[in-house]
Amino acid sequence: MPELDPELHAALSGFAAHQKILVALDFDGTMSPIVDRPEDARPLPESAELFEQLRQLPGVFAALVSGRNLASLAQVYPEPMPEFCIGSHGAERQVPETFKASWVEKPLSAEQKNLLAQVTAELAVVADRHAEVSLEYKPSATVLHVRRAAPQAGAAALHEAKTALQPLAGVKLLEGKAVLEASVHQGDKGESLSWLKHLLQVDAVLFIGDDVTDENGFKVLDSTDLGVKVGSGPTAATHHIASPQDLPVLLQNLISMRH
Ligand SMILES: O=P(O)(O)OC[C@H]1O[C@H](O[C@H]2O[C@H](CO)[C@@H](O)[C@H](O)[C@H]2O)[C@H](O)[C@@H](O)[C@@H]1O
Repeated sequence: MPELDPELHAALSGFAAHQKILVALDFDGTMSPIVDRPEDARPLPESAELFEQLRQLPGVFAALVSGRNLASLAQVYPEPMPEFCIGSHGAERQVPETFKASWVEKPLSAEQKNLLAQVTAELAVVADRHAEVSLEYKPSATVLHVRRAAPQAGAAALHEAKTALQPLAGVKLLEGKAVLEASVHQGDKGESLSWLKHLLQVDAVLFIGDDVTDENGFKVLDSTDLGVKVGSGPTAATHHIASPQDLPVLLQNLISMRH
């Protein structure tokens, strides 16, 4: 078995000793390496396979907790999808039939729809002004992508978008990796993780993520939980791995600790 960093190994083994656990993984930058075009992202096959093995073990729940909307997630994730999928940073939640009563998706109000249309119009103006700046549409948000733009153009587009959206009350801005997401939904990954933890009545949560928006998830974890950041940089997570390529080793270790 490939080795984990000893401190992470010890923390993982403490986590694995709990009876009922939730393993929640972010998608882009965690299961999938970051790529230029969101539609080209795919989870590393080994990570997807091990995640599936893990969720079949007794006492283990597995969830994807993603900023992507669920439809986009389904296009890039191989079957079977994990049973629990949080999409759009918490605005969408897919749970098995037995848990369906716990989540009633509220359609956007007329006011939210208008706001989203306004947001999209503002971001479209910005995207039109810069080469290789594009938009991604979600049910309750629009995202400005600048990864493929020249660095100066990307920075200018992000700045212009923030300035244009600032006056719009009720819009939540989420900055991620080469993206600015403007959402009319107020949830985030932290609230979604707490909701899942309560829903499943698990003893401990492992959350692994790479992006600024994953910090909301790390912040709600308590001392029985485990947060692992993928990559470097400031984080509320207590442990880290270097890249998505290191995720399979972690999952493999967790599986053998549960056997
Ligand atoms: O929470 P996640 O599952 O990590 O989703 C976060 C955002 O991921 C996607 O954008 C990021 O990945 C793209 C593909 O690697 C990359 O091109 C982009 O620059 C990254 O920011 C997705 O497109 C967003 O909607 C998600 O919110």
